[in-house]
Amino acid sequence: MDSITVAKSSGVDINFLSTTRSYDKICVCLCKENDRISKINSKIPGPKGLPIVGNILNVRGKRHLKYQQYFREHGPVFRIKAGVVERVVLTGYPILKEAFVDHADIFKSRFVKKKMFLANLYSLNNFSGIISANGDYHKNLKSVILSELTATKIKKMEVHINEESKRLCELLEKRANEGKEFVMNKYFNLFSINIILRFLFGINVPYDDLNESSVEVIEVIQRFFKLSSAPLLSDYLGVPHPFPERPPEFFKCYRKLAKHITEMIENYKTNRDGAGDEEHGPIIEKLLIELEKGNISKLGLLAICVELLIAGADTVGQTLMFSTIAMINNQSIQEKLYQTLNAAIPPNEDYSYSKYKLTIPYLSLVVKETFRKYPAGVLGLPHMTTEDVVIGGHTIAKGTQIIQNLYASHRSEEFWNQPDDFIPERFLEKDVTALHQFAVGPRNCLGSALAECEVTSAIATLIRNFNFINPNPTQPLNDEGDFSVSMVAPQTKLLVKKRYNLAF
Ligand code: HEM
Repeated sequence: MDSITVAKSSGVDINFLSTTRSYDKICVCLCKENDRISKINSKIPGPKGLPIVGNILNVRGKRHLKYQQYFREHGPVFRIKAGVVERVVLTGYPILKEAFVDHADIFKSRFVKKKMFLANLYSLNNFSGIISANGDYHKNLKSVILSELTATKIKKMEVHINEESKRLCELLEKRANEGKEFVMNKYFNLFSINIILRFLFGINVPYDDLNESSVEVIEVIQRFFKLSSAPLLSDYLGVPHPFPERPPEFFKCYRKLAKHITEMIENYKTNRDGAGDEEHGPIIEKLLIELEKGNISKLGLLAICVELLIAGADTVGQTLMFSTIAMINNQSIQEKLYQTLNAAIPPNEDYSYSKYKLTIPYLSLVVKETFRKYPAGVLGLPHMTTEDVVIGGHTIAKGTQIIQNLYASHRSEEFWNQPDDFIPERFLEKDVTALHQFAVGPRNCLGSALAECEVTSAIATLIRNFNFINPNPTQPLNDEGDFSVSMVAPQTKLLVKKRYNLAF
């Protein structure tokens, strides 16, 4: 499929600036459409905004905390005017289920601003990535990628996930021997990047210590996420315009990532023997076959690989950092987990997710509580209604941007007792459907099974071998996340001590 067809199937008219007359027509058409959406949505409660910019100024900074406050003030369905973009935010499993499960067809599309000027990320990849696509193109791509992330495939890759966990332990052993405090965050990012690259390209990135190139990739991904979550220029300008939607740095970040990934694709192709191994090869093998069949373009191949790297790396890395902070601030839980793991796994055996995931209940409780308290994908990725629809008694217009307020769903008294405390045992009683860190509905996270395996394996291996300690025990570590596409854990200095018998 060529990129123009993909762009068009995603609702974008790429020739819209060709004549002044058609530009005028588009502006009139867009204004009419915006008026209709605003009129229908005007009955939905929400914070008052300023003319033109709407609520954009109110939600600067930690947007997830603002949305939690608005949920308290306005209820589970509230409206935000983000410039000219009509946004409706849904909070709590009951309302998310009503929308994303009971009306899945109306809510599953990604938000695409019609007729926007093609100078943002989606234009760089012509809507041919997995995250930005809609319709049949997305459906086919998703089934190709999901077939590579099944429980059976993940089980086969478990040995590599354990190897990465052990490499992380080797690094920590060095730090433990030095006896000095150090910042842990980037090590977790490197861990998750390495695993994604193994799944994608089957490559084994050197894990000696943080080198310049891996640090660059980590930093570029984080910066890219940060810039991605900033408001777009077209949020303010309701009509097509010739300005880039994002600052130049955004495009620079994408190009850097694209350069790394292009090199990896080319290396894989050079070393690919014959027709390739569709059954046992890494994800890139399946994608190259799709390229050969003409189902994706070259640009699409690159976009998909970049998106899998960014979607899979920072989310897992941040989750592990938050879980370590929680373990440090709750030493009794850390100790109980250590004792439980010790009792369940023989000293000379590695932790294995497929073997132990159902037999060490306390570990699953800790992992669930980590996902609850620190939902990395704080506000999910924007969706869009494709019909007018009534949710929670409110009519939401077709074309409205829909946000899943995952953070507030996980952190509000309306749904949880003592939501700001880390209490793994709560899941002995609580229905786990209340937990939706991977979002709700058919368009939810594509890497959830892999993420669960990575997070569980890393926590088990690290806690078996090390005690994580606060260098300044009088002051609990800060665990408040910063807003980005993936919630960012504070840069955290900590100490590690080796456990009596190292098991890696
Ligand atoms: C703790 C780890 C993770 C969390 C909390 C997380 C969370 C999320 C959330 C909230 C969404 C948005 C879903 C929606 O819009 O409805 C999402 C989408 C996505 N995630 Fe994850 N994710 C994690 C790990 C991963 C991993 C490891 C991968 C890669 C293999 C991945 C790949 C994706 C992709 C490709 C999408 C877009 C799916 C689509 O548009 O169809 N994620 N994730």
